[in-house]
Amino acid sequence: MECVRKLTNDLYWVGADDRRLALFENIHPIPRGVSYNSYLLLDEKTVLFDTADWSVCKQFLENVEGVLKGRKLDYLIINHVEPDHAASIEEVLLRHPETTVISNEQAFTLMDQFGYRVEGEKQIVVKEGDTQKFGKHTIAFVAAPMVHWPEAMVSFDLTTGTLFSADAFGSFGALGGRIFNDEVDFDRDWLDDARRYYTNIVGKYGPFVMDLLGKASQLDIKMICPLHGPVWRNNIKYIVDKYIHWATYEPEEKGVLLVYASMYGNTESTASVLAAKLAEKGMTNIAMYDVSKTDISYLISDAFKYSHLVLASVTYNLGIYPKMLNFLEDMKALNLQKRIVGIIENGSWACTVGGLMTEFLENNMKAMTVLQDGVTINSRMTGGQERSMNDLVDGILNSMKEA
Ligand SMILES: Cc1cc2nc3c(=O)[nH]c(=O)nc-3n(C[C@H](O)[C@H](O)[C@H](O)COP(=O)(O)O)c2cc1C
Repeated sequence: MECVRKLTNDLYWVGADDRRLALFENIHPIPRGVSYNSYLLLDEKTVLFDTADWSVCKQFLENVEGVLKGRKLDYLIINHVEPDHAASIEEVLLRHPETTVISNEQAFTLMDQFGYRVEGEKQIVVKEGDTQKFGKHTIAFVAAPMVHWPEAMVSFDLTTGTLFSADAFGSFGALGGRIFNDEVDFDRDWLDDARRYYTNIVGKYGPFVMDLLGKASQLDIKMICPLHGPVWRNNIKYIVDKYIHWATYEPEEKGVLLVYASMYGNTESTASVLAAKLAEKGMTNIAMYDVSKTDISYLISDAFKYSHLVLASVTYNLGIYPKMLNFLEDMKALNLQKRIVGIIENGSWACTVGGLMTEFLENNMKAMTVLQDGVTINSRMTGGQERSMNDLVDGILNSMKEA
C-alpha cells in the first residue's frame, strides 16, 4: 500500500522512513530512524525530485505509482547523488523508460561512477540559473556545491516558492506520517536531531552553506522540501536562523558543554565539582558527558550549540586520552571555531594533558579562546585546588558576560 502525503494541490511526498538502520553513513547513531524524502509533482508533465535509499526502494516505488495512477513519469530531477537519495534511480528508469533525467554535469558523472546508468539521450544537463517549464510550474536550478557533496544543487519552483533543498535543512528522525514542521513539536522532538545531522554531516562546510543561504535570500521561499526530515511550510526564518548560527559557527546559547575523560572517576568527580559551582552561581545551562561512553556525534552537536566548552582529561601515557583526542580531532575536522574553552587536567606523575589540549586548540582551530585559569589535579582533587577551581568558574562566567 502506498504511504504518501499531499503537500499542495499537485505536489506529493513519496518518500519513506527507515527505522531499521542503526548508523547513518555507518557512523552516526539514529535511534529515531531517518526519512528519505522524494517529491512528485503532477503538472502538465510529471516530475519526480530525487529518489530514495535502496533500503526503502519497494515502498518508494509503490508510492510513486500510487500517485502517478498510470500516468507517465516525464522527468526525474536529481539534486544529489549520494546513494541514500540516488540508489533507486535505475529501478525508476526500468519502470519508466520514458523518463528524462535532469541534473548537472558533475552529478551525471557521479551517477555513472555509482552505476546509476542514465543513457545520454535521456539526460538534460543543467547548470546554475537554468530553468525548465513543466506546465504551470517553472523550476530554476541553483548550484549548492559542498552542501555537502560537490555536485549538490537545489531546485526552486519559481511558481510556488518551493525550494527542493537536497540535504540542506535536513534532519535525522523518521517522520511517522507527520511531514510538516507544524505537525510536530520541532523544538522538543526534532531540533537536536536537526543540529546533530547538520553539524556532523555538513558542519565542515559552513562557508559553502552561507553561499547557498546568500542565494536563497534572493528567492521568495514559501516552502522547503529537504531530503530528510520535515517539510517547512511556515516559520522558515526559524530554521534559516539556526542554519546561519551553525554555518557561521556562532553558538546558539550561552552555556557550557562539559566533556570529561576519566578512567577511575577522579577527573569525573572534579568535573562534577565544576558543574556544581557553576550551578551555585546560577549557570545551569550545562551539558555534561563522559567522552568514553557518549557517541561523538552528540558531543559535536552540543559543541556547536553552546558558547563555552570545558575539557577535563586525564593524562594518558604522556599524551591526551585517546577518546578526548578523537573529540578534538573531530571538532577540528568540522571546522568548529569561536568557542571559549576551560581546561581541567589530571596526571599522577607527569601531567601534560592540559598543555597538549591547549596547544591543539590554539594551533589547529580558529578563534578558540582558552581561559587562563585552568585546574591541575594530581590523581584526585583536594582542597588545594579549590582556589583554581573558583578562578575557572569566574573565568567562565565573566567571559559569558562579555560575550
Ligand atoms: C594507562 C594509564 C596511563 C597513564 N599515564 C599517565 C601519564 O603519562 N602521566 C600522568 O601524570 N598520569 C598518567 N596516568 C594517571 C591519570 O592521568 C590519572 O591521574 C588517573 O587515572 C586518575 O584519574 P581518573 O580517576 O580520572 O582516571 C595514567 C593512568 C593510566 C591508567
